[in-house]
Amino acid sequence: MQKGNIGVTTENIFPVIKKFLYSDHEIFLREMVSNAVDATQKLKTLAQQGEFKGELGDLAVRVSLDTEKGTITISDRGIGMTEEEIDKYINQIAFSGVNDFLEKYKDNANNIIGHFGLGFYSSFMVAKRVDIITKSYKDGAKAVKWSCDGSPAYEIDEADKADRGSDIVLHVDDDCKEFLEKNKIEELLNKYCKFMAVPVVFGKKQEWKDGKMQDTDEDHVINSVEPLWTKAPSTLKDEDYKSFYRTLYPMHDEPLFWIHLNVDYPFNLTGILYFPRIKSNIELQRNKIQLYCNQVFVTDQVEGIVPEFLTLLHGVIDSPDIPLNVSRSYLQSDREVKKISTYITKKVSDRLQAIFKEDRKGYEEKWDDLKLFINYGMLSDENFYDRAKDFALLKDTEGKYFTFEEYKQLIESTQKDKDDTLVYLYATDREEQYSYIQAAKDKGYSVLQLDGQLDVPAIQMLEQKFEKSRFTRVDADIIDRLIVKDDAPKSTLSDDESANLSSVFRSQLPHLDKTEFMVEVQALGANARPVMITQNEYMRRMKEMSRFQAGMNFYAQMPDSFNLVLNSDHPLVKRVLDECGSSTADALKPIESELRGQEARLAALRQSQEGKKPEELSQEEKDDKANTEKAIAEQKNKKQQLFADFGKQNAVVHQLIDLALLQNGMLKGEALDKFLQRSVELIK
Ligand SMILES: Nc1ncnc2c1ncn2[C@@H]1O[C@H](COP(=O)(O)OP(=O)(O)OP(=O)(O)O)[C@@H](O)[C@H]1O
Repeated sequence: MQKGNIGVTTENIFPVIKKFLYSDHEIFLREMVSNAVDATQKLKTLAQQGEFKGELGDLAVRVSLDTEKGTITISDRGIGMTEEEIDKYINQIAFSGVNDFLEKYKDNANNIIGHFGLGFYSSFMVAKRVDIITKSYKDGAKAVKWSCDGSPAYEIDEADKADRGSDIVLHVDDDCKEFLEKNKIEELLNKYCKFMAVPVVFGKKQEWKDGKMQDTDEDHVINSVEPLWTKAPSTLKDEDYKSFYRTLYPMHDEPLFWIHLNVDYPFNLTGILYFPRIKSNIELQRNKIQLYCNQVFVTDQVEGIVPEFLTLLHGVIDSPDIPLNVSRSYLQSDREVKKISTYITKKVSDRLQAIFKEDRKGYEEKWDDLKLFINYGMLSDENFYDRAKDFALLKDTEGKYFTFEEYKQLIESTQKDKDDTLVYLYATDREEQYSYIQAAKDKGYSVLQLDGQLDVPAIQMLEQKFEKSRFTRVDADIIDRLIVKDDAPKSTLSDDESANLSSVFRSQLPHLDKTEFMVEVQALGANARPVMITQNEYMRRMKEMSRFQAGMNFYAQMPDSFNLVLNSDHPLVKRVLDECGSSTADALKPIESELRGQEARLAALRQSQEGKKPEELSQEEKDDKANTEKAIAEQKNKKQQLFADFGKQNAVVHQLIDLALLQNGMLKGEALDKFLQRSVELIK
């Protein structure tokens, strides 16, 4: 027997391993199994080259548990190691990385762990002792046993092993007992070894027999050695892609379509990305892309590796250029990884462009599902916008689809306002905004349907991108002012009449929580509705944007502000005005005359006090002014009260207000009930 010290440059490398990679303890199994797979593949290569002439036989890597002894064993029938090789590859870990890394990153110690290909020594994260019993494939090689308890001291001795290959025996640490559970190991094998290139066997297949699950004679193979992404796209059918998707995500609907990535220059990358069918809830769907390095699972945290918006996609990416065991921040700053990200963006947009060109109809059918990705992509990635602007679609309220350019041409001649700004009209709810949409269509306008999750920020973006253009929701104003062609028609009423009419209606508007109403009178023509509610585009949109952007909370706190527009041309509104005039005339007369008197008095007072500073005024003068102002306010109040009393008695006023509220979906509960009762009365 021989004893020695492992050639670790840093004496205390083990505590460092344990400490820094605590959260990732479980990767030890991936490292052991992939070493076994590597050793097996090396043997296969040697056989192909004629350097190994023996029988290959069963090449499966076997993982087994012995709960009594507290061991996990990983066995392969690969090339094995001679004593010299153990010394070289295991004892002098320098060869497998540590030294190289220390040398390369000695100025940046924090990075070491991040770059450190842990390899074989990761076994000490869970094991108090590791044995290697190995026999090289070479003729006449002797079996050896290497044993180490995690300190730099090891023992090496002759061993009894008939077959070539290696058994790595991990004597599991007391605080890592969970790794002696069958389910845990099965879970880890499924996570990390699902697509490794050599069969990985863990126990026997089970079947239901005599009332319980029992082992059969057949090996339980964890992995599929030739996953779909490693095959040539030309040999694959749609069904192959769909069924691979089902193995990856058994709980998901069929994907919309997929992209088979296959590149060998300037870096190596294969993979399949799927566009899943999702319509809502972006958050839930992230991290569904699995990253592999030569069929060995690395991570499913792909931010930074694939572009942000494509983290919504599903699928696998495999690249030997994606380093195993590296920290997140390292991955994100790695130049290779950046190239990968750019490449993927380009591939995805090429594919979308191709589908759009080849099968526009099919593309349109998928658009509603696709839209979220594309909007998200355009919003978050300038380069993607530049590509996507040619195949992103706009949908109108009739369900027709247009590219940006097509839509612009469609509305160019009809929807420019007097300042030459192109106005894109849109609706967010076809049912709720039905009558506004209808009014716009009657005017010969086209209305877009923008009801998607990201449409509000998309509108903000498109307004910036499109030249001299503006988006306006159909209910943002009365139809003539949505796209102002020339100066809007003025009300035919006098200022007083308008003010009185507004007073009547304002006094009867409901007091809704966080809602504000303004009333205005407009001549909209005898055929237009008597009343309607509009909501200013800017305020509404800022409120909606505040959901997406931090720092806009101010807007979120503002009440919703609506306009109640009265159509002074409509007979019903005229009737209210007439009735109001006759029923308030008598009471109004003395108020008006008092008001006129006081106003004249105030004007005179102001004139006489003009040019004087407040401190130059006598007490009498001050009081006089204050009293007059008070008297005016009193009369105005009386006037308001008069109109309010009239409004209160007037069923038409209530009916009209409720109609407007109803049209906007704002009439609910008791108010709706009253409206219905009143309607029945009126029909009678
Ligand atoms: N099961 C095995 N059979 C034969 N040789 C092995 C086996 N396991 C490890 N080795 C040898 O030990 C070396 C060191 O392994 P280790 O896992 O530390 O590094 P690596 O596999 O070279 O790289 P990585 O750090 O990426 O895992 C391997 O390169 C290989 O030569």
